[in-house]
Amino acid sequence: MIRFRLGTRGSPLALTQAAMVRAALAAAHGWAEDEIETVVIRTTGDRVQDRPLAEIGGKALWTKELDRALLANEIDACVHSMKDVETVRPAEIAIAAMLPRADVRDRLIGATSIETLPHGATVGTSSPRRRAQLLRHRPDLAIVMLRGNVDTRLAKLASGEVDATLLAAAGLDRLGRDAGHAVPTEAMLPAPAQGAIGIEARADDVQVLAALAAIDDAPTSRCVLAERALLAALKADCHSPVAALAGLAGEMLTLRAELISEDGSAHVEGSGEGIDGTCVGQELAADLLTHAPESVRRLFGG
Ligand SMILES: NCc1[nH]cc(CCC(=O)O)c1CC(=O)O
Repeated sequence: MIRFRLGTRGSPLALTQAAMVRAALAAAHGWAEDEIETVVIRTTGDRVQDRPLAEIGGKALWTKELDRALLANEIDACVHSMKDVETVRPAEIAIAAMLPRADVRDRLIGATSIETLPHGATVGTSSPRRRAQLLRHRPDLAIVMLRGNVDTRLAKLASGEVDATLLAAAGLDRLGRDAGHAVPTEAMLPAPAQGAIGIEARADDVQVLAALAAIDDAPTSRCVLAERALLAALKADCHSPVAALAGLAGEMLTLRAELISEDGSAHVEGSGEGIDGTCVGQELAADLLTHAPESVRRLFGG
């Protein structure tokens, strides 16, 4: 008997993440894993591999087709890397749960640290944040576009297409790829929501929402929602050169964030704290925009 249909993208990382959610649901409710059906859905982001993400329709690259299947009742919930989920979501869809967050750091593959990359080295990334952060510290580096799933990027590195690349530790770890050197968050603040797996459901489906609430990791949700509130207040998305990371000390939430110009030549950074993560995120966004140099401010709030 199928009790639950879980929608996911079909990349190896997405399938691994869906399997983690399936295992968590089965354990929480005493279901057999084969009572949870994994439904693979192909997204625009998966289909178009050769162009910068910002060019191919911008928003909702990884979510649109999953949203459609969810609202058409073809699936009960969808698994996402929270990093890839837009801040503005359809009112009929709710973020129901997040699994405990993994390692939030980026890993540098091809060199032991950003400082020790050879002068003028070519670094492949399609992330405007990683590009801007690299150029901020190392304006001599040549940053080139590198897309594709984790293994595709590792293969392009191995074939010498680039000297180095940066990938999220979370994705590498989930796929069992023991590659690269962790970049400390002090040297490179991660993307908002990096390392967090989220599950969305129909906002009015009380049964499914209750089933998913049982696997929610509250500290992860609090931190990621604060990071997303900052991103939303900046009117930014996962293609914006913004980094943010929240942490908890008891009930107190601290949020650090950084906005960088696309070429890395200008930036603003700051932090805020409070109990209500959404307020902390909104206030920090306003504070950063007030203090941002013009070349940074014009990228946000528009
Ligand atoms: N944008 C792609 C993406 N979305 C989520 C992850 C990694 C997993 C995570 O952050 O939870 C990755 C790959 C990467 O940035 O290296």
